[in-house]
Amino acid sequence: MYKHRGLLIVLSGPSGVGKGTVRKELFSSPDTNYEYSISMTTRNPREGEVDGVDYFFRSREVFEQMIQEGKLLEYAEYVGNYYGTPLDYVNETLDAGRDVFLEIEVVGAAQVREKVPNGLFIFLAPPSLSDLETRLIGRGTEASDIIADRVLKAREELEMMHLYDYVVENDEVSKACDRVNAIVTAEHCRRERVEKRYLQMLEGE
Ligand SMILES: Nc1nc2c(ncn2[C@@H]2O[C@H](COP(=O)(O)OP(=O)(O)O)[C@@H](O)[C@H]2O)c(=O)[nH]1
Ligand SMILES: Nc1ncnc2c1ncn2[C@@H]1O[C@H](COP(=O)(O)OP(=O)(O)O)[C@@H](O)[C@H]1O
Repeated sequence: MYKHRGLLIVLSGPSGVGKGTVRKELFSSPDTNYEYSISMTTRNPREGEVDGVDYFFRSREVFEQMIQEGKLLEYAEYVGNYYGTPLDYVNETLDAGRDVFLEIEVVGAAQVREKVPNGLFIFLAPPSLSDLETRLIGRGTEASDIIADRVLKAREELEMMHLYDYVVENDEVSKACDRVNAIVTAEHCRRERVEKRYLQMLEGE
């Protein structure tokens, strides 16, 4: 029996491009119909961050146990800390027919691409590399040596852009959100047409 599953939406891109900002803006709208998958991380909470809301903040031991038990859809080590997506939440939500939204860095996104090839992969790009550096400095959450690491890393991350279904420029947050929503809507329409055609063929048997 054919079962409709939700769509897995992956938003990725270099550090400092505005993934978190765009994601928060998307989820602040009552019209947003997809569920945010809260990641697990070994990094320390920043001021104002809440366990179970922003991230599940866990020790390296707990995180490594999750890896061994196969409980993460993907994970990556990023500037000295682990980040990963708990698998059960994603599976349960997709099985219930609801869309899941992941906001993750590019190494993890490549793992998801392998495991869930029919996901929707969106790369958030900065208007320019100098804009990216300005944003990282402007955010002021990291020391200058860490910012330098992140800018270097961002250059490598930009090379992975061609692996994505769509590239969305984050020039203005509200415009980037509109673009993401338009892509998701178009993808739903496409899938509905394919699904309808498939079901018609089954009925005709
Ligand atoms: N692979 C992976 N990356 C994640 C996950 N959650 C967050 N990230 C990414 O990890 C990077 C660092 O996140 P964070 O420390 O919160 O810093 P910020 O996003 O740069 O403010 C960002 O690029 C996030 O998108 C996850 O579950 N898996
Ligand atoms: N479109 C934009 N224009 C200008 N600044 C932005 C824009 N989007 C995000 N920013 C700023 O850039 C910095 C990095 O954004 P953030 O969402 O933390 O990036 P990421 O999650 O990709 O690492 C933040 O200070 C944020 O306010």
